[in-house]
Amino acid sequence: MNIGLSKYTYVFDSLSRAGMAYLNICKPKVVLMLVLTAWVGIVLAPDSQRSSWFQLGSLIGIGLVSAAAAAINHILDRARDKKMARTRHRPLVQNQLSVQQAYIFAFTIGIFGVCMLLLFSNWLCALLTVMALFGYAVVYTVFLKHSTPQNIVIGGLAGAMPPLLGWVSETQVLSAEPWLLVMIIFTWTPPHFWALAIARKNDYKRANVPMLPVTHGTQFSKLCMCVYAVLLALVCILPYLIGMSGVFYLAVACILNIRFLQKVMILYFESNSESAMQVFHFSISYLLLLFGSLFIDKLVT
Ligand code: HEM
Ligand SMILES: CC(C)=CCC/C(C)=C/CC/C(C)=C/COP(=O)(O)OP(=O)(O)O
Repeated sequence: MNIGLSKYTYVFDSLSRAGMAYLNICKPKVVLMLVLTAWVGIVLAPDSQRSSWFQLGSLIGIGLVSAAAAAINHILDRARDKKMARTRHRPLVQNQLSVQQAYIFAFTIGIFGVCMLLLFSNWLCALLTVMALFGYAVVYTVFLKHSTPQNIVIGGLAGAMPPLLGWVSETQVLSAEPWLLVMIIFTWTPPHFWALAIARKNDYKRANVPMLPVTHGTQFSKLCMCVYAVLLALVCILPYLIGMSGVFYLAVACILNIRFLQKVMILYFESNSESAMQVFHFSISYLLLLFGSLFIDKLVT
C-alpha cells in the first residue's frame, strides 16, 4: 500500500517538476507583460467588428510565440547561463529538460501560436510576430548579445513590438499611432535592463557578455540611463499630443516619469547595487502602470 502511494507521489512530483521546467523556460512573467502591452494595442486600435473571442485568440497567439522565443533563448544561451549566478539554476543548465525536449516544446508552441494568429488575426500580424521572435531569439541572442554593448538597445525593438502586434491584429494596417507605443517600450528597455546589468555586472563580466556596465563602466551606464529616462518622458507625452490618449493617461505618465527620473538620478549619485535593483524593480511597475493607464484612459473617455 505504502509502496503504491509513494510510486504515485513520485510520478506526481516528476510531472510537476517537468511542468515547472517547461513553464520557466517560457519566462512567464515577461510574457505576461508582453501580452498586456499587446492587449493595450488592441484596445487603443480604432473600433472594429472583431469579437472578444477573436481578440483573446490573438493574445494567446502572441503569448505563445513570445514564449517560444523565450524558450529558444534558454536553449541557445544555456552555456552562458551556466556561468552566471542569476541564471545557473535554469532548467536547461540543471538538466531538468534536454535540449531536444526544449526544441520540440518551443517549435510546438511557436507553430501553434502562429496558427492561432492566422486563425484569429491576419497574416500581417502573424508575420510581424514571427519577425519579433526572430529578432529576439536569433538576432539578439545569437549575434548582438556577445558582440556589442548596444545589444539590448537594438534587440529591444523585438520586445517592444507587442502593442503594434495587438493593433495590427485589429486593423490589418501598419499605421503610425501604435509605433508611438513601440517607442515607449523601446526607450524604456535600456534603463530597465542596465539597472539590472549594473547590479549584476560581475556576473556578466564572468560570462564574457559585453553589457554596457562591463565595457564602459557603471558611471557611464548610469548616465546613459538618465538620458534614456529623459527621452522616455518626452516620448510618453506623444500619445496625448496626437489625441490617442487623454488627460488621465497624461497625469499618470507625468507622475511615473517624474518618479523614474528621480530614481535614475539618485542612482547616478549613489554607489550601492541595492539602488540599482530598486530602479530595475520600479521599471517593471512603471511599465505595468503606464500601460494600465492607457487602458483605463481609453475605457473612461
Ligand atoms: C532586449 C530587451 C530586454 C532585456 C535585455 C531584458 C532583460 C531582462 C532581464 C535580464 C530580466 C531578469 C530576469 C531574471 O530575473 O532572471 C528581466 C526581467 C523582466 N523583464 Fe525585461 N528585458 C527586456 C525587455 C523587456 C520587455 C519588452 C518587457 C515587457 C514588456 C520586459 C519585462 C520584464 C519583466 C516583467 C521582468 C520580471 C520577470 C520576473 O520577475 O521574473 N522586459 N528583463
Ligand atoms: C514575439 C515576441 C514579442 C518576442 C519577444 C520575446 C521576448 C521574450 C522578449 C523579452 C526580452 C527579454 C526578456 C530579454 C532578456 O534576454 P536575456 O537573454 O538578455 O536575459 P536572460 O539573461 O535573463 O536570459
